[in-house]
Amino acid sequence: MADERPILETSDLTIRFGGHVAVDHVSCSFDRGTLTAIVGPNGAGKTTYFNLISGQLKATDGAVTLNGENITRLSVPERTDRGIGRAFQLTNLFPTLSVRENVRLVVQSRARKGFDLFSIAESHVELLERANHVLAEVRLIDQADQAVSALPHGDQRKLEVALLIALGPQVLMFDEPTAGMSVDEVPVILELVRKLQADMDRTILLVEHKMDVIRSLADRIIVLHNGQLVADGDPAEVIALPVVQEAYLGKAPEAA
Ligand SMILES: Nc1ncnc2c1ncn2[C@@H]1O[C@H](COP(=O)(O)OP(=O)(O)OP(=O)(O)O)[C@@H](O)[C@H]1O
Repeated sequence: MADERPILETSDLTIRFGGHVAVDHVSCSFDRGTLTAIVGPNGAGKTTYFNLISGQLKATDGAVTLNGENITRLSVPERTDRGIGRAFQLTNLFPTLSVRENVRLVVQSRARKGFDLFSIAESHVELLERANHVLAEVRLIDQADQAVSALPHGDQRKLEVALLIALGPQVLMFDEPTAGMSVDEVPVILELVRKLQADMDRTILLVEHKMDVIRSLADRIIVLHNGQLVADGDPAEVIALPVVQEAYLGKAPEAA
């Protein structure tokens, strides 16, 4: 029988920076195979909420639970091991190595634990095959031998998705995956994200400012405002709410 528990939950998740409560008792659960967009005005706490889930920041109060396990005090790598995957920043990569080598290194780091020392040569071939498979999935196989530093911007964003897939996560977190993309690059990434959700039944969290991107991808929208969860539900209903309209029409009180 399928596991019907939410894959990920935050309970009263809170972080204070001095006197400022950037994420304020956010309780929310995410079901398997769903894509949730997290929206809100500038400074609402979206990135901070992401950082609390992925482990870049430690909560002041509250809990993060993955598959029923409390992961609140775990490090970023420990959370990655358990299935939380956040899109890489390309600054973490080896710019002079090829696209394929960068993906292989991530695949290898995931395979490390089950590595059989007596079949390293065979394993190396397998790792390369898996790297190639991931690159084909994101349509970067033709660029596999190029140095990362030579990739055009759109391909760099595809590589970020490739590296995320290579981690084999259960929960995929994307922070503005189409930021800085040209108009013709956006649909490619959207299709990739959609494919990840549909083909692999993965759970996706997306911080995104572009309403058309949210409309085309999200099953659900949650809205943060001053660190609090103020709305949660069906995209069409949530988009119509005044707090969302204000935020995205630039009329929010705290918008510059
Ligand atoms: N490390 C930090 N130290 C102090 N304050 C911080 C820190 N990180 C975030 N904040 C503050 O927490 C609040 C939430 O910031 P956050 O970046 O999460 O908002 P956001 O919703 O992602 O905004 P944007 O849409 O502009 O990216 C802001 O007031 C920000 O200044």
